[in-house]
Amino acid sequence: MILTIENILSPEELDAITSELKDAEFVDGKLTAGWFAKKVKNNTQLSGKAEAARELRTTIAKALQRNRLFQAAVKPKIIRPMIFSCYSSGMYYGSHTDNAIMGGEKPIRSDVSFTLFLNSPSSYKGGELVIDTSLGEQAFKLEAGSMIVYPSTTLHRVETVVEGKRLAAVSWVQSFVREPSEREILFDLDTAKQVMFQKHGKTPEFDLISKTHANLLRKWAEV
Ligand SMILES: O=C(O)CCC(=O)C(=O)O
Ligand SMILES: [Fe+2]
Repeated sequence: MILTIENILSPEELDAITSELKDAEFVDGKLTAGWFAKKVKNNTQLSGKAEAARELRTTIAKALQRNRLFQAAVKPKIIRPMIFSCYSSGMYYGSHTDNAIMGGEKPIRSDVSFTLFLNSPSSYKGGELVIDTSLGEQAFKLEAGSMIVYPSTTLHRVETVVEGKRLAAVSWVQSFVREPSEREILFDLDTAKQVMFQKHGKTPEFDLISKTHANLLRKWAEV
């Protein structure tokens, strides 16, 4: 399931993040790519050691924590520290899959990848995130503060930026539910459950859907 989520960040958070990134020092993105992805990765990113990176990661982690849609769709168990990337004119990230296992001391399995767009799509040309899906390629270029979440199993790329700068935060999640199809069933049930409650309150049917959702989660979750 590929999902876009709008307004992950408030305008104030977005302003704070972009003004922090304006003067930050970006390093070669190849430093954090797998050996095959290095060959096609041509971008820059904020050094993970930078003081700014720690603060910005905390702001975004809090925003993800409070976002109901993200929590319901992704069921995050562990989120890798975010990478803040900057693509200026001529930069791109060619077709690749993300490493299945990431992180040295505390490794995670990457189940879900996400990109949080940090600046306005009208301020740069190109820079679409293109994902290879069973329906063909799909391109995404979202508003600042909006996010796309997609299975880490996919081949994907970032198109060359031909003018302006593309700023984004990217990361990977180990989900409590490893299988994308199971995550989707749980997400659909959860969505139906919420709507039923809003429309009709706590009916016996709501209780049954709630029970089924909880029991499937119990069956499929790895804790
Ligand atoms: O910037 C993006 O939208 C995706 C970047 C990416 O694919 C990666 O860092 O592995
Ligand atoms: Fe990737």
